[in-house]
Amino acid sequence: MKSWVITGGAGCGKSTVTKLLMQQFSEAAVLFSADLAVAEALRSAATLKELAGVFGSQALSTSGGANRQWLREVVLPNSESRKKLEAILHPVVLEALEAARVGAEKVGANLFLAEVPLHYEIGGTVSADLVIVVASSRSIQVRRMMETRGLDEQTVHKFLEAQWPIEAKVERADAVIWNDGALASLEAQVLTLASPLLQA
Ligand SMILES: CC(C)(COP(=O)(O)OP(=O)(O)OC[C@H]1O[C@@H](n2cnc3c(N)ncnc32)[C@H](O)[C@@H]1O)[C@@H](O)C(=O)NCCC(=O)NCCS
Ligand SMILES: Nc1ncnc2c1ncn2[C@@H]1O[C@H](COP(=O)(O)OP(=O)(O)OP(=O)(O)O)[C@@H](O)[C@H]1O
Repeated sequence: MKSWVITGGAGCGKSTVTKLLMQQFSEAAVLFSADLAVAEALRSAATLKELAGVFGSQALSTSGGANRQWLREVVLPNSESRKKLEAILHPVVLEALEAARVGAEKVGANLFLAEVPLHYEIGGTVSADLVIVVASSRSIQVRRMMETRGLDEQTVHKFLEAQWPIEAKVERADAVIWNDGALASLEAQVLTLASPLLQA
């Protein structure tokens, strides 16, 4: 079984590439999403307790879940607080990833596809046969994030400042998908990347 990591910048098209790859491989691939693992962690009693212990009750919403807006607006822009949040979330996400990889092996998958947006920021510790960076120019990143997430420009820049510059990710990538163009160009690049493994 091959393990591929999909990473890149916010709004660059990681989820779109992941979806296209899953369409190509269909049942032969097993998908893991770090964003979904974070969402799941933020619903678990153990993580919520840790969050409240570190940040106080403001980290929780009135309904008892995580207060994502507060985390995004207050914790994310402050590198010290962000590190504390990451120290809670990253071990949970990495454990879930390794469990999913074992599950994929067990069902005889040909490909384990892990979408890990912050692969490099968290130290590149997820082992992979191929790390694919999905990249686009900053202006396009900002536009896509504003359009699809309904965020204002200032919030988008806060997200982007919490991430490595896309150039640093491109430098370290095993493969790069440049996604500034039309969807047809993205699809063609994905097919080129997937073909050797599809034919193996
Ligand atoms: C505070 C949180 C929960 C608020 O989430 P929110 O709903 O606003 O954003 P969402 O999770 O949808 O992320 C939107 C995009 O922003 C970027 N982003 C999100 N979190 C971070 C972060 N901590 N650092 C840098 N970029 C981030 C990513 O590209 C992501 O795809 C979120 O910002 C966060 O810290 N998530 C944890 C990210 C993480 O640790 N992932 C595991 C390793 S990949
Ligand atoms: N080549 C493209 N042409 C037009 N729209 C695109 C293209 N690539 C991606 N998009 C759109 O841009 C938005 C962001 O793409 P996507 O969700 O795949 O990015 P992402 O890197 O996963 O983002 P995030 O980090 O915010 O989760 C989506 O609405 C997607 O449909």
